[in-house]
Amino acid sequence: MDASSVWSGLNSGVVLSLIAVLWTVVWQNLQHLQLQQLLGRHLNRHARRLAAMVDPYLSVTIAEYDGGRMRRSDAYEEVKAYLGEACSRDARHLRAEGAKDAGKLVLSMADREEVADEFQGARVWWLANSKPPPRADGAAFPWWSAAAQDDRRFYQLFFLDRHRDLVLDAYLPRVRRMGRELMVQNRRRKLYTNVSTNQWSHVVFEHPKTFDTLAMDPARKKEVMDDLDAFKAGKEYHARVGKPWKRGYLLYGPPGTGKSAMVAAMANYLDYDVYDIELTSVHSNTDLRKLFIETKSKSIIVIEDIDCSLDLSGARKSGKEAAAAADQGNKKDGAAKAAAEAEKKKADTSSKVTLSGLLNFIDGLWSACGAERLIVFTTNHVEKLDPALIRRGRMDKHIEMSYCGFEAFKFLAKTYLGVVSHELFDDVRRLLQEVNMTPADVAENLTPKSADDDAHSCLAALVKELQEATEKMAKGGKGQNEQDNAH
Ligand SMILES: Nc1ncnc2c1ncn2[C@@H]1O[C@H](COP(=O)(O)OP(=O)(O)OP(=O)(O)O)[C@@H](O)[C@H]1O
Ligand SMILES: [Mg+2]
Repeated sequence: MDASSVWSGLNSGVVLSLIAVLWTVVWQNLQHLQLQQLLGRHLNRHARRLAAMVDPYLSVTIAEYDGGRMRRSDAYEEVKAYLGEACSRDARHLRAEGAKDAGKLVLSMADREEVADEFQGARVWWLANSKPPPRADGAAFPWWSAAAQDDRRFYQLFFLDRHRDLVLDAYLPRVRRMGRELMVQNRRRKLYTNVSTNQWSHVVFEHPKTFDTLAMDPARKKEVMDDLDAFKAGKEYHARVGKPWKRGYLLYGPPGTGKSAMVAAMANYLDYDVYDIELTSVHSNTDLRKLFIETKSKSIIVIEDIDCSLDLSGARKSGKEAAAAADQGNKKDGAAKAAAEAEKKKADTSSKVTLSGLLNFIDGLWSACGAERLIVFTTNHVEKLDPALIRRGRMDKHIEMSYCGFEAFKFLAKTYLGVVSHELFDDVRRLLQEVNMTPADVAENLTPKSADDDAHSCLAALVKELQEATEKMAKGGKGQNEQDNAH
């Protein structure tokens, strides 16, 4: 064997050894990895079993707000109502709120209270809790940050692993169902108004006006009531035709013809809450949207005197334009200057809610969150409104509230005086055809002012006032109501 063949034999031996070593390393690592995974899975299973032995409880958290701070969670409210009723006897610290039935209190668990409940032999525990909010500066929507300062409340339900199916499939749905029923029983209707630019505050809604005491043509009244009935029962219909479950009403007519009274009657008839938006204190479309999102279902959202709330009829003067007008005013005489300054000030401080913002609020994408809501606009001057705002589909039903006719008068006479016929009725009929008087003024005349007043004296007072108004008209003056309306 020559030297070169020895050398090549050695070389191939080294290469073979290297390959073997490499293969061993790779193989070991491969095994190591598989082993690791295998071991990991095995350990995990054991760890879970161990954890279940040490802590065999599962938990479900129900937070007060869905989707960040946007909407209160229905589930939270339902659980709150259920726990208040079902478990409040066991809790040591409770929160109390007023109920529909004056004198009764609705109880709920205070923070960090824990109560137990039983269901089909399974025992569960509820804990009420709250935690501080996360830092607001990371909020995706800046208008949530004010509300996000409050603590975030939540309920936690603990139960044994072996009761998982029973709790999730039967117990929790039952809790929600019972909670919903209790909420309906205890619900006190509320009248909300926006105290600041984007926050609601409420009082209990206790307006006595009902359709029984609202004077208007009986056929028209029935039409409105039928419309409301159809709306209330329209959940399936709206889902079927793919429309958000809401309806717009435009109530128009001179002052004192019962537009606000009609809103109260609607709320009492439907058993809905009322959100009265003061548009002039809403600073931006974003604030308007926030207010809107926070409204609950089964509610009437009202914007009164929409024509006065905003200049919605045409393009709004921008701050810049107003400032330019003021600058021009500076060069003019005193009065013009003052007027221009006033306009500039108004542009600076007034609401920046725009027509498009309002339209978006009525039927944009955001309008579909929540359900079963009526949106009502009232106005004395329907002709001043932008047609886009009141077209059908936005304001689905237009209701004219008009001066008192004879039918409405008869209704008021029955309500206020308890009379269905009287010798003065014919005079009233004739005079109401000649002169305009609002139901508010007729009602005022029919209200006894002293113990001596009876049906006859009240009707006589009404006839006298109607005659005076007719004479005034004959002399070329305007009736009181028409003057009001002209302003
Ligand atoms: N049709 C009516 N039936 C019974 N009461 C009425 C009617 N219209 C007005 N009234 C009574 O007159 C008063 C004023 O009515 P209301 O505030 O509803 O008028 P309005 O149309 O909203 O006026 P405005 O345009 O000034 O807001 C209320 O006390 C109301 O109860
Ligand atoms: Mg009104």
